[in-house]
Order: sequence, then C-alpha cells, then structure tokens
Amino acid sequence: MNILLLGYGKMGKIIGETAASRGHHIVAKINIDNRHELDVLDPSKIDVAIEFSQPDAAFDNISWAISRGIPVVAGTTGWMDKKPVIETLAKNKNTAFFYASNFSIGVNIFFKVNRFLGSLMKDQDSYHVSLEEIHHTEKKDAPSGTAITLAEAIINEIPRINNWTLSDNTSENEQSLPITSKRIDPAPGTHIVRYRSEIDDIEISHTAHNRKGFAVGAVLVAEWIINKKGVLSMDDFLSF
Ligand SMILES: NC(=O)C1=CN([C@@H]2O[C@H](COP(=O)(O)OP(=O)(O)OC[C@H]3O[C@@H](n4cnc5c(N)ncnc54)[C@H](O)[C@@H]3O)[C@@H](O)[C@H]2O)C=CC1
Ligand SMILES: O=C(O)C1=N[C@H](C(=O)O)C[C@H](O)C1
Repeated sequence: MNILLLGYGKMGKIIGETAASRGHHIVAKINIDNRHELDVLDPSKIDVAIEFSQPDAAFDNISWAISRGIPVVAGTTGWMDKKPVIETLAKNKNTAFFYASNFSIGVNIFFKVNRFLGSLMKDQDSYHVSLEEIHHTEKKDAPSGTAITLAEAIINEIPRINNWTLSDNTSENEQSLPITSKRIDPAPGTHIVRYRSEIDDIEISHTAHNRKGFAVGAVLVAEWIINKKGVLSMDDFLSF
C-alpha cells in the first residue's frame, strides 16, 4: 500500500515505522516546512493518507487529500468544529474519511466500559462525575480529543449532565461535567473517569505507556479503509 503521511512529528514517525514493518511504502512525509512537496505528488499513486499534524493544520491537509479522491485516516484532535465540512466533501468526492480521537484498541475498550458505567450511574444522583486527562507538555489542544469522546458518552447516558467544561473545579455545577487537563512530561496519554459520593468513589482509568497502540491502530485502519467510501469511525472498524 502507498501511504502519504500528513504530519511527521511524534505520531507520523511511529506510524511510518509501523507501516514499513507491515510492508507498506511511504510516498512522502509532509511537515510544516516541506508542504510544497505536495505539489509534485501524483494522487493516483497514493492509496491512503494518514493525517497526524496539529489542530490548525488538519483541515487543510485533509481537504487537500479528500479533494483529490484520496481516502484519509485522521487522528489530529482539536479541529472538530470543521469536521462536518470534511464529511460533506468526502461524500461529494466519493472517497473515505475516517476520524478517531483515539486509535488504540485499549482506549476503545475503555470507551465501551465508560459507556456501560455511565448507563449504570444514570439514576445515581448522589455521585458527582468528573474527568481528568494527563498528556505531555507539547500537546496543543485541551481537553484531549479522547476526553471529549468520553464526556460525550457520559452526557449521552446520564440525563442530569448537559455539557462538559474545561475546569479544575470538580464540583462547581452539577449539570456540567468538569474536565481537568494536566500537562506533565512524558505522559503519552492518561484518562480517568471519577464518580464521587459522600459514601464512596468509583474510578476507571486508561494509561498509555507509549504511542505504539495509536500507531498500530491507525495503520490497521488504513489497511481496512481501502476500497471503502463515506464517513467511517471506530464503530465501523471494530468487531466489539
Ligand atoms: N487519534 C489518536 O489516536 C492520536 C491523536 N494524536 C493527535 O495527533 C496530532 C499529532 O500528534 P504528535 O505527532 O504527537 O504531534 P507533534 O507535535 O509531534 O507533530 C505534529 C507535526 O505536524 C507538523 N505540522 C504542522 N503543521 C503542518 C502542516 N501544515 N502540514 C503538515 N504537517 C504539519 C509539525 O511540523 C509536526 O512535525 C495531535 O493533534 C495529537 O493530539 C496523537 C496521538 C494519538
Ligand atoms: O496529543 C496526544 O499525544 C494525544 N492525543 C489524542 C487526544 O487528544 O485524545 C490521543 C492520545 O491521548 C494522545
């Protein structure tokens, strides 16, 4: 498979290594300083683009590929306000667009556990729910995309919670789910969901020890997406 890497930082590098170890060819490694190399690429020779750059670059990178009919696997977080435009473009161009806030299998299992726990806590009004995420200091966005996915599932399951807020104050508003973002090196990604009451606490957490899980997930999705069309997500890819 011929893969274009849009963004060649921490994630782009490990995705490139993972893809090469699975026999794929990297057509180009695009970063902020060599973006002009896109001008000389032949889109017909690219099977899939994998986009892990930064929030203010993701939209342009993904648009570039989708408008040329190249399927895109997107992992950059922090640009979700523009995602509907990309989804429409992918449908109009009859190509595939796949976004996940987190490609690791472990986190996707954690997402299911979070949803199930939320369903159990639906009527347990004495518990106050909060989220904490910890990442390295180079991270540009807060809260993390993974924390937002966790929060959206909790909001969906628990009627007394209406929205989430980025806040250190875990008890300010019963209707709002507070998300605390901590930046501590070298944390690759830790997420904690807490339910607290006067009587007891319930906590679930996921800790990434390195970035391999994200990279393997992204490459497996890139292999799977070939010949697929439309807007796809981890729910389409995973069998659990
Ligand atoms: N969905 C997931 O599973 C995961 C998502 N991420 C997300 O992926 C993104 C990248 O993460 P890292 O690699 O750790 O960041 P990084 O800061 O190490 O690398 C980002 C790279 O993007 C490049 N870049 C900036 N502007 C660009 C442009 N216009 N075109 C092309 N490249 C450009 C930079 O030169 C840099 O090398 C972040 O948004 C992060 O939150 C990170 C890990 C897992
Ligand atoms: O920036 C990161 O590093 C990560 N970003 C993703 C997110 O925002 O959830 C996924 C993972 O937690 C690592």
